[in-house]
Amino acid sequence: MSHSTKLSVNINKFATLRNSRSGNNPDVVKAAIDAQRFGADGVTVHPRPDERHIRYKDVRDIKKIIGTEFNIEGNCSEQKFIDLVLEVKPEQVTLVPDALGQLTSDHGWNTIEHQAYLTEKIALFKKAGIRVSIFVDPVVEMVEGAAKTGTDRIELYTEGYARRFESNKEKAIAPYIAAAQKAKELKLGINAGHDLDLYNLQFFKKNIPWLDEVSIGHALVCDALYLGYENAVQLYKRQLL
Ligand SMILES: CC(=O)[C@@H](O)[C@H](O)COP(=O)(O)O
Ligand SMILES: NCC(=O)COP(=O)(O)O
Repeated sequence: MSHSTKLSVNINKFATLRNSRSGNNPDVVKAAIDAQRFGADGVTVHPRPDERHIRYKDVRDIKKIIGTEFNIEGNCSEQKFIDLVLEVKPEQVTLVPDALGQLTSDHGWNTIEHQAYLTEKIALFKKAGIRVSIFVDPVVEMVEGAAKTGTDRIELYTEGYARRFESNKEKAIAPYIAAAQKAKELKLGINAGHDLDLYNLQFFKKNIPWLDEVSIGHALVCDALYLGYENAVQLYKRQLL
């Protein structure tokens, strides 16, 4: 039987649009309800310290309506973030090493240098019954380091793959296959995300069929504008069959 890969829709960009005016249009909670109604397996949010898109209140409001998997991403260096996650208790927290005010996520953890730090933070969340994933570059040594922190999963940072996909997809996917093989060998679950889209997703899944989950926001929301939200969610689901 083939391994099923979950699609978690990242709804940050709905919040970006809402925050460009006062008021509540588009409604971020409705975006979460609709993602699930249209077939997504989960919802991802990445509340940043400046709350420039997802606000802490959104996270609490989404928790009330979520019937699928809730994944909260963020940097555990902020006590405010840790407190929020422990209060909301999502199914999964994804730890991302972003600096304050960073435009978007652009690197994974150095799991060797920050091993003790990660081990301590991960234990906090696991004690509360929350599955933990950590954001890593597709580097075998970083996956080996991740396995020593007690994390349940890694999330492979896929911007590099997305960037190189068009010019040479075999070369683009190679480090991800090696990292994913190492993760499998070390019994870590595997998530992936950042700049995955309707063109590069199927090839990624085909080469790493044991992939557990992808979280996709930017491209899916752009596609929703062109193609409709329901259609976009279903087209992404189809790439993972
Ligand atoms: C960890 C990751 O790759 C995503 O969360 C991405 O950073 C989206 O965040 P923004 O929507 O703030 O760009
Ligand atoms: N973890 C990656 C994510 O949630 C969405 O990234 P993107 O599709 O907005 O680049």
